[in-house]
Parts: sequence; C-alpha cells; structure tokens
Amino acid sequence: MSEHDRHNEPRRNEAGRTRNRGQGDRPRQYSQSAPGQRKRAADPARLVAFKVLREVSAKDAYANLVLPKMIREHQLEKRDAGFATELAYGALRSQGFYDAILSTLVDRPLSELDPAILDALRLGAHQLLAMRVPKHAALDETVSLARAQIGAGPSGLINAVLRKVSLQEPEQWVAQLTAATTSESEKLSIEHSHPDWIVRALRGALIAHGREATELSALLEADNLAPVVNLVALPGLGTVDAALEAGAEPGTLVVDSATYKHGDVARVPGVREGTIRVQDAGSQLVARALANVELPVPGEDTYWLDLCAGPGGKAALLGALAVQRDARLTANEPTEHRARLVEQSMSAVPGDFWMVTTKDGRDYGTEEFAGDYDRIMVDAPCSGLGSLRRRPESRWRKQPRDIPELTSLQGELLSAAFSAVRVGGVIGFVTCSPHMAETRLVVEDFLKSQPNATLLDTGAAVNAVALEGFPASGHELAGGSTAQLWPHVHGTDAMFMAIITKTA
Ligand SMILES: C[S@@+](CC[C@H](N)C(=O)[O-])C[C@H]1O[C@@H](n2cnc3c(N)ncnc32)[C@H](O)[C@@H]1O
Repeated sequence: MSEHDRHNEPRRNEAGRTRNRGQGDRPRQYSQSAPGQRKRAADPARLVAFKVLREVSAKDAYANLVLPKMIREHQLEKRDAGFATELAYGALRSQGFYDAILSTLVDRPLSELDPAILDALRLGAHQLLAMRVPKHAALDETVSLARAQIGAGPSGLINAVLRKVSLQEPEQWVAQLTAATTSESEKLSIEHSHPDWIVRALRGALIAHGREATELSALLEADNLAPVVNLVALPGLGTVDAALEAGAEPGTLVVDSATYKHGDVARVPGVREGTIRVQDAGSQLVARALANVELPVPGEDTYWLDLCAGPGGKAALLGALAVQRDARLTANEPTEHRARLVEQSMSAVPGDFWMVTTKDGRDYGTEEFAGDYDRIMVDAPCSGLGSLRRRPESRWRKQPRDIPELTSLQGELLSAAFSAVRVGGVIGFVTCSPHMAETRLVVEDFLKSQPNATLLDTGAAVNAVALEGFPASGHELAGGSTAQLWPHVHGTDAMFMAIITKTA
C-alpha cells in the first residue's frame, strides 16, 4: 500500500459516501450546470473517472467493464455518466500524449510518481486540453478531488503542474513535443496518442490492404472517437422497427441493423429479450457474408461451426440465420465463463438449432471431425488492433511481442478448420485487426502450405451482404480477394475476412 493509500483510505470512503446521490426517498435533482460548475460535494462524475483510472492502472482492469459498474454504484444520472465516460475514456486513450506533456513539467520520471497522482494529472490534462470544461473548473475540481482522494501534499504539485499544462493549446503542445523529431510515425504517435509501434503497424496494414499511407492520420483519429452503438435484429426473431420507434436510426451498412445514440440501450425493445443485440456493423457483415456466400460445391449445407465463439456475438447472428436455413450451429469456446456468455447471447435462438462446446479449437482438426462441416467461422484470437476505439486502455497494454504467439495460433486454428470443413464448404477466417501479420500473412502462409485451399472473392461476398453505397472492400490476393474494413472508411471496427474453400 502506498503512503497515500495508507492515510487516505478512510477519506476516500467518506468522500464516496457523502457524494452519493439518489439515497432515501428524496426525488432526484437534475442539475442545469456542467459538473465543473457545481458545488464540489455534488461532483461524483470526476470521482468515478478517477476510480476507473485507478482500477485500470493498479489492477489491470478493463475500463469498459469497470466504468458501468462504478456508474451504477455511484448512481450517476445520465449527464454525469456521460461526463465520467468522456473523462475516463478520453484520459485513457490520450494517455500517451498527456504523459509526454507531463514529462516536460515534472522534475522526475513519471514512473517515479505515485500512480494515483499521475492518474489525477491525466484527468486534469484531459479536461484542460480536450473537454469544454472552463479552465478554473478543471483545475479546482481536479485539485480538490486529489486532495480528498490522495492527500493535501500532492494536491499542491497537481495544481502547479496543471497550471502549466493549461498555458498551451493542444496544437502548441504537439508542436513543442514533436519539434525535435524527424520521424513521421513518432510525430503521429504523439499527435494521435498511439504507441509508435502501432502507428507503424497500421501504416503497414493500410498499404498491405491496398489503401494509401496518407490515410493514416484519419485512421488514428477514428481510433480516438467513441463508436456509435450498432444494433442487429436477429433475423426471424427480432425486428428493428421497435428500435426505430425507440429513437434508433436505420443502419446504413447492413440489413436489419440500427444505430442508437440515446444512452441506456437496455431500454430498446428487444434488447432485454436478446432478439436485438448490440453488435458492430463490421461483425454483422462478416457473419452474414459467411452464411450467405454460395458454396463452391453445392450440396449439403446443414452443419455450421463457430470455432472461436466467445462471447457469442457472431454466434447469435449465425444461429438465427441457421434457423432460417434449417442448419445446425456448433458454437465452440474453450474458456468456460466465455462459453456461458455464448449460451446467454444465443438465448433467443431456438435451442434445437445450436449447441455450445468447450474444446480447444485445434481439436476440431482431428480425424474425428474431418470433413464434418459445411461452413466454419474462425474468428481467431488476435491483437484487437482493429477495435482500439472500444477499449481505451488497450493500445498501451499491447506489445509487439504479443503478435507472433497469436499468429501461430491463428494459423493452427485455420488448419484445424480446414480439416473439419467438407470439400466445397467454406471457412471465414476473421480477425479484429488489420495487422499484416494477423491477416494477409496468415492467409498467404496457409495457402502456400495447403494446395487444396483456395481463396474466394471475399470482397464480393462482403459487398453482397452490405447495403447499397457501401464502400467496396475487396483486395486482390492469390486469385481471390480478402476484405478489410476500416473505422475511418466504413465506420466499423477494422475487421479482416478471408473466405477459403477446400477443393479436394
Ligand atoms: C475474437 S474472440 C471471438 C469473438 C466472437 N466470435 C464474437 O463475435 O463474439 C476469440 C475467442 O477465441 C477464444 N479462443 C482462445 N483460444 C482459443 C482456441 N485455442 N480455440 C478456440 N478458441 C479460442 C477466446 O477465448 C475468444 O473468446
């Protein structure tokens, strides 16, 4: 326990208690002013954001899991919940940029600062540089939060440093921090707050998938925007009509989808019942493309396998499509608790049409399953560089050294699927990453090692299930094509897909 934790634990409890609202039978008060303009005691939003940052840095927690829990615990009203989300997510995403600024203002390496102080500084910097919070409010509120949560001593340092942060606009900070470097990737890394290796990997990915390196800034910018909530109505089970009546807007990329911008999505009719589900439009497209693509050797189309199904987003959509086609889906997920999530996500799909298994996906490569399946989804574990928008802290946690292990597993899962698919059946190899090593190279290596494997025209298969006006996504490779979606082009996660068939 740090020095600050030791003497501040009781204060934090007290602050949390007195700042709670919604207690007793008092009617809820809705404030007309921004959190920064209210009385200090009535500002639980910053406290929630601070606690989220603490959980993320001290316990390796995932912000997207901790934040909703904290919002519930502190009974934040909608406006405060929005403020806390923007503050916590923004401070986490832009951590690299803020740390670069703070390093110039603190007289020791940031790693030697108490982590709680560093988190408070990041929150203050985000309010000052990226939110429309008045300067004095950003400073005063952050300092008083720090005083209550960390102690009076550090609040002096926090005040002094944040005052200096506030002296320049973000563009001026970027100019100052990048003045000494000639490396383009390093500049972009600071300006868009991505680790340098990810900037370089994304640049390589754009080129590998047939796009222009000049799009890199737009891609990095898109990674820093909160994604809109996308909904899918499970075919035959739900309809988007009720969601549209509840304020959702029709999706523009894929059929039976909608976007929702009005807060608590659980209020949308069908969401609690599981017939309408939250799912990125890119995920919807790849699942539909696999189900829809014509089998190169027609015949049986009854047994479908989702080899890496947890937590079950694509499995739910594939399961609903399987019902319409009188097919049967096996959704496999080796991690027990994620396999339970798959069951939950499929709860609206009639049970006769699907089952969940908990094998290592590579076990489907054994003789026991050889040639058993007509369509197989391999949504392989990957770096997740395609969904940085969703997990604000993830870019700082990932390391280049994580990639080789993932690519080996991806290749092994693809080989197992190839053994389990029948001749003339199809495999959809998918990653939520555009990284060349996790996309093109896995597919190229596999095709080289497997003369009986052929890449189909995946771009055409994705375009076939997309709504009119969808920007074309195919990129030619080995006589077929792969599809790569992009946040800055399609507004989806950067989902990759290659549809492969077995010719003999
Ligand atoms: C990218 S996620 C799949 C997302 C899922 N298809 C969806 O749409 O919700 C990859 C999944 O593969 C699982 N996984 C990890 N190792 C695996 C293995 N050896 N065999 C099969 N699945 C594995 C992970 O637990 C994770 O749930």
